[in-house]
Amino acid sequence: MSRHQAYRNYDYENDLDEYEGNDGFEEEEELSPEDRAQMDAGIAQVRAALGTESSKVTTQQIQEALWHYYYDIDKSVTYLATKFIVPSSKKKGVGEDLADEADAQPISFASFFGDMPWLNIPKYRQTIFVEPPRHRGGLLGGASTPGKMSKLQALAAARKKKADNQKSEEKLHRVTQHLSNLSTAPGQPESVKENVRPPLLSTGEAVDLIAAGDPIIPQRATFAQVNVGNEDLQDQSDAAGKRPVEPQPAAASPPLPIATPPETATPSPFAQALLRPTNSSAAPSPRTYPFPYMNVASSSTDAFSAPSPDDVVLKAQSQASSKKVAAHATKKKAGTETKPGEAAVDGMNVLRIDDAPLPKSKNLDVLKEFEKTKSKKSASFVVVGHVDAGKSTLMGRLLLDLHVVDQRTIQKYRKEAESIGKSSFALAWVLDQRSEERSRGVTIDIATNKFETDATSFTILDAPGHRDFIPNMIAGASQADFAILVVDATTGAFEAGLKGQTREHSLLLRSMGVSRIIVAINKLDTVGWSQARFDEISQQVSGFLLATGFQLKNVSFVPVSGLLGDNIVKRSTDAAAGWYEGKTLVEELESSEPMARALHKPLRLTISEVYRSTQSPLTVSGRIDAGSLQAGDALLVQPSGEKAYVKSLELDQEPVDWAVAGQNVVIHLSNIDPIHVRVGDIICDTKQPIPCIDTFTVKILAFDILMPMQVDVHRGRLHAAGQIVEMSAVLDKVKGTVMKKKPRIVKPGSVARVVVKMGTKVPLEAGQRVVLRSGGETVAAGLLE
Ligand SMILES: Nc1nc2c(ncn2[C@@H]2O[C@H](COP(=O)(O)OP(=O)(O)OP(=O)(O)O)[C@@H](O)[C@H]2O)c(=O)[nH]1
Repeated sequence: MSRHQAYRNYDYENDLDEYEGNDGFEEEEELSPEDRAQMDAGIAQVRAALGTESSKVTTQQIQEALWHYYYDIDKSVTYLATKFIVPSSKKKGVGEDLADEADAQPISFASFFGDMPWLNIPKYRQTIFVEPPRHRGGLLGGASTPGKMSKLQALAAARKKKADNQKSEEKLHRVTQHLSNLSTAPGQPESVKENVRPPLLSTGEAVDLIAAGDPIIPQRATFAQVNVGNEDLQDQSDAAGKRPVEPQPAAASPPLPIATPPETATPSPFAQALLRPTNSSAAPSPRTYPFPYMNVASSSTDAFSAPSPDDVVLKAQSQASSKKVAAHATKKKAGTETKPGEAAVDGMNVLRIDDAPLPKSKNLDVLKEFEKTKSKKSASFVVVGHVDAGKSTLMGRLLLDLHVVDQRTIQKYRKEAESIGKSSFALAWVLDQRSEERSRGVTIDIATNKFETDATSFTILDAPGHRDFIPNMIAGASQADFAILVVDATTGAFEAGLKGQTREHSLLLRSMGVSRIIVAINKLDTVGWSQARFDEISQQVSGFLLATGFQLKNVSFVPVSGLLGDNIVKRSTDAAAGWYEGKTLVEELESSEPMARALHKPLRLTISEVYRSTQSPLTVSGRIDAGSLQAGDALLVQPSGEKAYVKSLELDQEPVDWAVAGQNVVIHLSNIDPIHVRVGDIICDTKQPIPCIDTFTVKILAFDILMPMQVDVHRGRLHAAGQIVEMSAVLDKVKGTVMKKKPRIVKPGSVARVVVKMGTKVPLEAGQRVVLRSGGETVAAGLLE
């Protein structure tokens, strides 16, 4: 059982208050069935042993004694007899007695554990500690002092030392010989100097000298000399007889005769390729012996003499860039003087990804324009309910009957659905567009769809019912003016739903500020349009919604069948449904007033989609929560803090000049790198931007037990990890006054003020609604203060 489930099953109302006042509370441990049986048997035996005196002790005292003495009947009886039957002056618990006993006597290890059976070991069975053998020579490692060596080891070590000494002597001899060859005797003629063995060169030095056309290089820069630092390699070449070395003592070595060429190894083809003069006109070394393939015109070295295709592109790019910088600099020169440091900034500006000119603004008075338009009222509603309640089917039917989708499309979906054996999903597929949703038969993202009635333009937000997708549902609810709660009337399904997402969704709706709710009691065809079932469900849901904080005047019930289309757009023609004379679902929607728009507040838009469109490499969409905007406006994207411009706008796939709060708008952005824009970010006013914060105080309604704990914070599409770091107060649900300061826990159903700290800074401000989740469960929701 998870911690959450355990808490859910706990009787908070009865026990929690006691808990809060009891500092020494310890979680009660449940006895296992085996312990319980042993305990019961032990109690009976103790009582039998105490005989008539057993009435002087309670069952609990016996239990404690048994528990303490590991069901040892004798010890328990002795303890109970001395403790309760011949009582001491002060009543104490089992633990206290033992503690006192321990205090009274000096503690000896044997006496302290004296009553423990595992210390009463007969002598003959006690373990004798045998010291482990110590291995000589320290081969098994770890000894701080080396062990004594065997004769064989000493002999091997002496031989190794001798061999090492011999080797190092030889090495020293060779080095001395080389050094003697390098020394130039003072007063020696220049010609002699030129012909003595030249100093050893590093590869870099050799290459530099070759490039400089040093005449001595053909003799000096041989492969063997360049690599002379590698003694082993030299040894190898010696061994191969390429360059015989006559051992000559340094002091006695006579200078080489002038005519004698220096001893140099033949340059290998690799060395020739590597050290070949870059100046092709330079005379080839007289001591190089070209291999046949070195003379081929199209040799590998020539392949790089011309620029590669990449070089060509890079060169062109750098030329274009330098031209741009030059042009910019000239422009700048013509204007004002450049201040120090500005050059670097200018350079950076030139490197901007989007160099498009800033879009022009018509400088409209958007709110006046909005007042002038006699446009239809627009409203968004979210469709929520338990998984498989029939939400998508209901909306598919609504769109079909309103002719937003045609019969042919539905026929196509029906065929496709039949081909995978899920024919009943055809209507749902109008909304569930993703292939994963289709194959699994569940809604994953918020499907949005539009339709219009005579008076209103509606946006449907079809939220997923599955509990794994609650964050998407929160995102949907945060954009909605009102909600349709779909309830499955099928026997058993309604009851399951009420315990499941019907309950959680309703709580979330209320927490996200949705106050108007239409309950569609669906699948009534499966219960023969039973009015009794409709009334029963209406009653239960009313009670539940009332308790959740909805006002019943804002709640209405419609009996429907999404599959057959009864009471959705058209009134049911089924005689069995004749008892219902109320509004259809569409009529209920039309009579619902959208929430008041925050038109005069600074712009706030939560990005729900980011994509590349034909109009712009960066297009975003979302609902304007507050304020207004128009083409050409500068905007700020939070949390990146990057500025962007509105290139153009779209409403319902039509280009428009402006948009206001409550509308779902598509914005084509310019002058911003797409890496700065993500789903869940906030687009806001540049002058009054939303702050990015990492700690906030929130007034929450607890759905589960709360304590300082890790939580996921959800606001619209944004969700980030955080932690409840402080529980400031429990508040009165109605008046909001402080009832208890600094509670250690908050009970489900309570309203409290808590402080949440986030891992990173996120765009949040007072008045926004957030949902706190933990371990996949919604634990609280509330309003930022
Ligand atoms: N008999 C009957 N079946 C229905 C009705 N409405 C939906 N169903 C069936 O119920 C099943 C689930 O329907 P969906 O529309 O996918 O349910 P949902 O609530 O959207 O499911 P999620 O998106 O997974 O939350 C499908 O097999 C539908 O055909 C109805 O009014 N009557």
